[in-house]
Amino acid sequence: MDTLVTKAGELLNSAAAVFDQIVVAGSRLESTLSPAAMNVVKGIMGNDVLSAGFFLMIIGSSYTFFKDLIVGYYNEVQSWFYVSIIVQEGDQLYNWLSDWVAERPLTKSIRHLSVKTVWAENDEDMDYFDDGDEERPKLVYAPGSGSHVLYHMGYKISVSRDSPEQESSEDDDMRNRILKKQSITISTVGWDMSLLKMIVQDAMEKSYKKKAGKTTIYSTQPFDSYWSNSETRAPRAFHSVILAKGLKEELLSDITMFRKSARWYHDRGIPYRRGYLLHGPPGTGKTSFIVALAGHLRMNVCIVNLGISGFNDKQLNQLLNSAPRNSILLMEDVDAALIKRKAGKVQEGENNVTLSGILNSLDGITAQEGSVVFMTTNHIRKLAPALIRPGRCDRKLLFDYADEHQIRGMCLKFLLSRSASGHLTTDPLRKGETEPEEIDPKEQARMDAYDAHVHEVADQVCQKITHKDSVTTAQLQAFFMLHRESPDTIVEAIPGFLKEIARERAALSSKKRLHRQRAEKLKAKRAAEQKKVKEAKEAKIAAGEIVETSEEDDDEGEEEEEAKGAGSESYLDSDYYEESEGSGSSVLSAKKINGASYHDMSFEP
Ligand SMILES: Nc1ncnc2c1ncn2[C@@H]1O[C@H](COP(=O)(O)OP(=O)(O)OP(=O)(O)O)[C@@H](O)[C@H]1O
Repeated sequence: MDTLVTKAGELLNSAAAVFDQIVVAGSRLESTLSPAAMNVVKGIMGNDVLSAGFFLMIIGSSYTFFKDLIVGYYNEVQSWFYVSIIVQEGDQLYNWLSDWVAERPLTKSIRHLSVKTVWAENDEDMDYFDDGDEERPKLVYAPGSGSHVLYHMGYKISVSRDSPEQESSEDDDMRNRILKKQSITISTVGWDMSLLKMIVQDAMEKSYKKKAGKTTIYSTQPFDSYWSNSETRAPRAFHSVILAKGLKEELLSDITMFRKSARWYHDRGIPYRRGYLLHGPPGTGKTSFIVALAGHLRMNVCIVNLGISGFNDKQLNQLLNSAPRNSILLMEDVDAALIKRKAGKVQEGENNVTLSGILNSLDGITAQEGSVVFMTTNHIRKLAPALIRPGRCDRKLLFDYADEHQIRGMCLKFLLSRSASGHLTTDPLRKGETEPEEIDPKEQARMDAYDAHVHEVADQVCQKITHKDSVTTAQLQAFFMLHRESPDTIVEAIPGFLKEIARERAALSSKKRLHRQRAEKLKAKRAAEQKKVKEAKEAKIAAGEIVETSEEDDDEGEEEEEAKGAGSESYLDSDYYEESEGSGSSVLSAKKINGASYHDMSFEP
């Protein structure tokens, strides 16, 4: 009751203060306004309804004014008694600190939570769908937006997050909406920052511990110019990617050598970065290899998808320069964005990555010394020479259709029992990896006999499927997976498998041909229209109706590019099928390394 009376007293005092302010403001108004303006004010005051409205308006604005004043002073005074650290989204620390906060026990005072689903890490021995009951994700709760109180080592820590508001850019275009960055602030009472610094350090250490021995894959979202997503996963085993003989070892030693050559580059004044272009048909292991390589070298992968909407040159530049240390930068399907632009498929503001933007970004990677950039494409012929010139792209490697080494490797990978390692025992890169656990000798003997049989099957497979069949490792993966429980069915299933691939290829080729025909028709139609316009103009000039100008309105080059783009707009991935038709292999020139043939135009600095 006492408190109520006190509060009421405070309220009356405030009202009296506001009233005093109004009286003072009124007398000031009278002295400053001209007589005419004063007459208007008096007119309003003379009218009961208007004067009541005017009075309410003054009360309202005074209330807002005084409230802001009080809150401002309160915040100012309060800030003298606590210390805080603020972290903005976009910095890696934001995620680390968020995880740290999520791991604290939630106090009862926290009434607004955020929740996310987290799946248990893949355990390779786990049979997910074994006993019918579907596995469920874990629900992880964390304090939601707003301010919350947590306890750490007995100290009261206040955590506040601001929620993301969507802001419109100047032209108010929906496509140009930018997400306001979130921030997280931790604060505590006192003048000593050491507790907060300790928390930040702890958050970082915990994150590094979690990531140890794993591959973190960073990516981004439309409109973001920072690495907004990250996923940490068990590294893909390097031996699980099966490439043409010698190619994996060659690439690994190239990168390893590069990573040891910082001084060599500096001494010669060469920018310390290395670019690789992996090209070839879809499903030949380009991405898988890069992810496995990163795991093997204990590096992160930062994936830039140039084809996504809402991504422009500036963002690309910022992203490449802010990649977390020790990362492989991966620009996937590097041709796709540029092809879309040429085909006129991209609207202004939707996707503004330009060739010059990509070139500048690649040249301007300054923040990171020792950058390793990988680009992948299915269409090397469509890339601008400037993009793949040495210095930007130092090694260009063809990931071709499977050769004998890969066909055998894929077959053994899916069929061998785990007792015989389940992996290619000849793979030199497997040295030092964990050996399979000991098993019963009888069981071992049974599995050895089984594996000997699998090796025989692999020999037969290699006689029936050859490089000439233009089969990708992804297709082999699907085929062997289907038969992994019954190797005996494989050999007789091969003709059907090859028939299916040929049928698929023919369908894609004819679709592509159709697109090309359409593009040619379009080009011819435009040329005819242009010719008509030109003839009409010439006729008018001849008749003296208009004067000849030197203005160049001939857009032939552009038209041609557009037509080309239209031809490839569907991006059917069939170029390689067409190239290999008749020849049985890619038409791109091949070079022999370690007895294996793969295309490599290398540049050694
Ligand atoms: N050489 C390979 N060794 C092992 N697995 C492979 C290989 N090539 C493809 N695969 C398997 O096929 C699937 C697709 O492979 P991946 O995405 O790496 O191909 P890609 O060449 O990058 O294709 P795209 O050009 O379409 O991006 C993956 O599941 C991968 O495991």
